[in-house]
Amino acid sequence: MDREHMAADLAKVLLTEEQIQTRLGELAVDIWRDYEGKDLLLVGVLKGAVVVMADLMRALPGTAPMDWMAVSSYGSGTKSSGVVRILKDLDVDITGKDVLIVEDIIDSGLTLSWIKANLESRKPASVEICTLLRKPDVVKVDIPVKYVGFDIPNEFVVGYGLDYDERYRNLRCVGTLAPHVYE
Ligand SMILES: O=P(O)(O)OC[C@H]1O[C@H](OP(=O)(O)OP(=O)(O)O)[C@H](O)[C@@H]1O
Ligand code: HPA
Repeated sequence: MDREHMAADLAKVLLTEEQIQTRLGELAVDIWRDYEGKDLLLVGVLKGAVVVMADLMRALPGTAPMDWMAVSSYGSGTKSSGVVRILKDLDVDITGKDVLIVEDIIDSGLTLSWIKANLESRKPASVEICTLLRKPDVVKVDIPVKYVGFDIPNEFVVGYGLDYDERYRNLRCVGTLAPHVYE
């Protein structure tokens, strides 16, 4: 699918590229200040977080290591199954480290509450969460999120790493899909 068709599949743009980059810059400064003197490790959750990780780490005023986990929670479609499986675990031992989980979105919160508990069982110094997007349903799961880019309405969104059946991840904005896409 070419870019013209991808753009035509959007019903509306919720966040522009510029809004996202500005907010990530602010978060990067906050994170750098809060983790001064700590053993920061950025942990990305594949695949959606690749875009936010790439931009967030380059916006940091200094350097920090990163690692990745892959879990499965969503099948194909738009609803979380709630069942989380590790598809790829971290490469490094996180004992004593200050882990910052980097995510693209917290929707039901099921994925992250599972990942956070899993990482906490490995005896890190701390585990916090940074997400670009958060939806209102997450209040049902008690999960404190230290860094939130944007609170968005409860609509299925794509772009900036987020997919619908593996498409639209490379859109630079975040938007909702037009009804014809789901037909
Ligand atoms: O709060 P939740 O309702 O659990 O949803 C959030 C999760 O869903 C998405 O991942 P997805 O399983 O779609 O995989 P992907 O990152 O590979 O697209 C997203 O990247 C989060 O990891
Ligand atoms: O709104 C969403 N869009 C894409 N992937 C997602 N995973 C959880 N919520 C979403």
